[in-house]
Amino acid sequence: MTDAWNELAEKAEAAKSRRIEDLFADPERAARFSASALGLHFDYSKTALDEDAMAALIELAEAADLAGARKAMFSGEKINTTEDRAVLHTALRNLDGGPILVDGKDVMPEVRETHDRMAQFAEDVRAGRIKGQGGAITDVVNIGIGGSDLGPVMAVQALAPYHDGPRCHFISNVDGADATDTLKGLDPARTLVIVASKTFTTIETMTNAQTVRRWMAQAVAEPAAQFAALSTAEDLTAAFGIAPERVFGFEDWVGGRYSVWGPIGLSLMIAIGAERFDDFLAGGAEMDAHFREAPLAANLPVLLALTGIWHNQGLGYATRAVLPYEQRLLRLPAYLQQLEMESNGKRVTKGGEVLERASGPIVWGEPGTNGQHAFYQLLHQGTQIVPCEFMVGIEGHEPELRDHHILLQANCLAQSEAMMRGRGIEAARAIAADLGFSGAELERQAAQRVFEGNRPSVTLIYPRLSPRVLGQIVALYEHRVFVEGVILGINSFDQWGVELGKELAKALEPVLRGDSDGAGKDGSTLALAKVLRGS
Ligand SMILES: O=P(O)(O)OC[C@H]1O[C@H](O)[C@H](O)[C@@H](O)[C@@H]1O
Repeated sequence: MTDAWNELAEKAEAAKSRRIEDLFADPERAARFSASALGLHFDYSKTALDEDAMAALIELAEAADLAGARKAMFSGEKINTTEDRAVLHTALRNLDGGPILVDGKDVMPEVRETHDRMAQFAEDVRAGRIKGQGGAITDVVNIGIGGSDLGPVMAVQALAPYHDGPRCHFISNVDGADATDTLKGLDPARTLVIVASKTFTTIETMTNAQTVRRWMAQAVAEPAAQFAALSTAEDLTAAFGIAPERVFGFEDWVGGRYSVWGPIGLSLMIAIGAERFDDFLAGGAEMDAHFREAPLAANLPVLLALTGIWHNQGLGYATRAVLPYEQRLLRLPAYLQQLEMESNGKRVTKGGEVLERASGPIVWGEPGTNGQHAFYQLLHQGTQIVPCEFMVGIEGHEPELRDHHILLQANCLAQSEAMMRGRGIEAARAIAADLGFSGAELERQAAQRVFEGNRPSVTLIYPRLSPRVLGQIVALYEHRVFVEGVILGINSFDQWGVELGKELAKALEPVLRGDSDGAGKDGSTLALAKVLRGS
């Protein structure tokens, strides 16, 4: 591995003196530095990568035995080594596939059985066969947080044009404002509440579930009868009073941030129907097959990962902006933040050695064109370089608003072009002169209008954002995170970094209530608690 990393460092050093724009002297560059599969097109030509650097990156993937790691994941080996668990979210979308063994047992019969039960339940709710105590269900409230919230929230919003079931709402934050604002205007007697929690112990979710049950109890005789639960902990769902036929279980080999494909996706299934949910799964399965079969140099998740490694570990760019030109992907950046940062934001390798290089970038973003009128200033002229990941659809869902879509696409392409080419001092001077400036003032005005350019970006183009296409895109990102994790030698499937804060919050509750003096706490924390207590 060390040799491969050294090789990459050399290539990155050489690239620093290169201008991306100049690489287009090769008329074949756009074709050579792009790949298409399943209707998706990924262009990474607006980066400083050349053939040598690509070869070094592929070598890195090979040195990390990516092919072996991939096989281990798909075949149910326990690659989440700290928790001794397999990693098989791919099984949830393997509905037409063969057996997958964990500890010698085929998990597929149970996956299919739960899927079919979910589908039946979802369709019964949609058709009004399963009712609330005041009539057919008009609203669904999903209570969950992290992976039990972000996937369904993101996907329900992304697929709004396909939404023909009851309205879906999401409560995640323990801030009582979330429950209060979400429940406002809902009729408890016609609302289905889904408590989504892999562990069924997460304090935010459990607190919100109790609150919503009290809200429900004021209006109906049997509040628990309008609850469903999605969890691996069926004993705890029973203790909460949810009938077993309303509980959709899954196994510990589905990580929270990878769980939208199974029971955690129930709200999405109710929103768009079981058939379209299956299209979403089919899209994910297609990407799985592509990831397993395509050669590394034409493999979309691998290419996405390698450009990520190039920018973060190779060139040292600390963050990456995800910029979907698709308003319905509003929550995709938040979803990817959990997927990528919780998976790969680690300090040690699987073997426990401290990482020698960055573990992954800070991922952030907003849809375009909105971001253009907010933070793109820094992307164009700020002193830090932020590699950007643009996404845009070939078609929207509003054929009658085709002009909007063309404007959207033009803006997307214009931004990556501007980032790469920039605007030199001569052009800036001409603008300043046109504005009537001269002499020293002209120079001062011109300097403000220079764009250095040479800022890298990649672009993902997809057909209309259907359930199938969304499934492909989400699975693409999942595998990208996997590949990056394998190259870094880390376990992408645990999340110990979230534990400490949870423990400390538990200990601080009595301090904030005034039941404990907080002995042993630091001075700042005690002083802040005192201010919050108002005493
Ligand atoms: O689904 P749950 O068990 O309630 O967990 C919800 C979330 O909380 C945890 O703190 C983890 O950081 C997340 O990975 C998880 O998705």
